[in-house]
Amino acid sequence: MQPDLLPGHRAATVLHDLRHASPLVHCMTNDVVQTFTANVLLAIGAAPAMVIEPEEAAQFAAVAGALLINIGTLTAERSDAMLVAIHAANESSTPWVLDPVAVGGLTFRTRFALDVLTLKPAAIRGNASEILALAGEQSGGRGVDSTDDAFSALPAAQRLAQYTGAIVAITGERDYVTDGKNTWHVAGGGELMTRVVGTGCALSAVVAACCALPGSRLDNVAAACQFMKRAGEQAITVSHGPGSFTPAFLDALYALNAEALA
Ligand SMILES: Nc1ncnc2c1ncn2[C@@H]1O[C@H](COP(=O)(O)OP(=O)(O)OP(=O)(O)O)[C@@H](O)[C@H]1O
Ligand SMILES: Cc1ncsc1CCO
Ligand SMILES: [Mg+2]
Repeated sequence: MQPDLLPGHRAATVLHDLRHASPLVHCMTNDVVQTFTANVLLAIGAAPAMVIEPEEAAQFAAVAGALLINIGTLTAERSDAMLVAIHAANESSTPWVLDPVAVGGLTFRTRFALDVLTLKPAAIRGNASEILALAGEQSGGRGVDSTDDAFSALPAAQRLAQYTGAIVAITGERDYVTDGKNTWHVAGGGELMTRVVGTGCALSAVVAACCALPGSRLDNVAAACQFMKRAGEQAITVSHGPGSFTPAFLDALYALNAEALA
């Protein structure tokens, strides 16, 4: 049975809070998606900063509204900087979010992702193959893409949420967001969202922004998923392929309102 859909009015409240607070999001993310991620955060109304030098990362994680850790192009040096930033974030009660890009098949990043699971992430956002792998289940995955279905990964996500204390979001054709007990389902978007790089990575940054807000963290993370789904489907109606999708998507995030979320 499908979990309930997040009501549009809840997502609208979170969008209002997000634009009012405009949280500063400290992004430690991969090389492929830096500019797109910053633009997505700006378009929706948050404030990005990509700070990666270890000394500065610790300093900044303490003052940011939230920290994003995305392991898409992890290196030994970056993993050290990320660990320092996560510890600084935890000392300052800054929520931090994990995007476990391509975890499972590759040893170094998998070890890193499993290690940081014990450091109290506020949320984890990944595709189905990534969430299955992180929960220690058999998973597919082809590079950074999923070969598994999001709904079939929900039990693994629930266990992962219970083990880590994080809100876990699995994305795909439908998204599922769980705290281990209660689950929201988010529908919408379209296949074109997978034909440009970084929609998932940028969503994880929006999840981080929403973790900086007050209120139910489960609702806040599901709202972040809904923002991307709605903006994605609106952009698809006016675009002709991946090239025109990207600017239309940024415009749709900027124009997103309660009516569109209803
Ligand atoms: N088949 C689909 N139909 C509708 N929406 C989709 C589909 N696949 C993904 N999405 C949406 O695209 C966004 C990215 O999700 P996806 O699961 O592809 O992340 P990802 O694999 O981590 O992406 P990336 O690594 O490129 O950043 C989410 O908002 C998700 O809901
Ligand atoms: C394509 C790609 N390779 C490493 S990270 C990344 C961005 C999508 O996750
Ligand atoms: Mg990804």
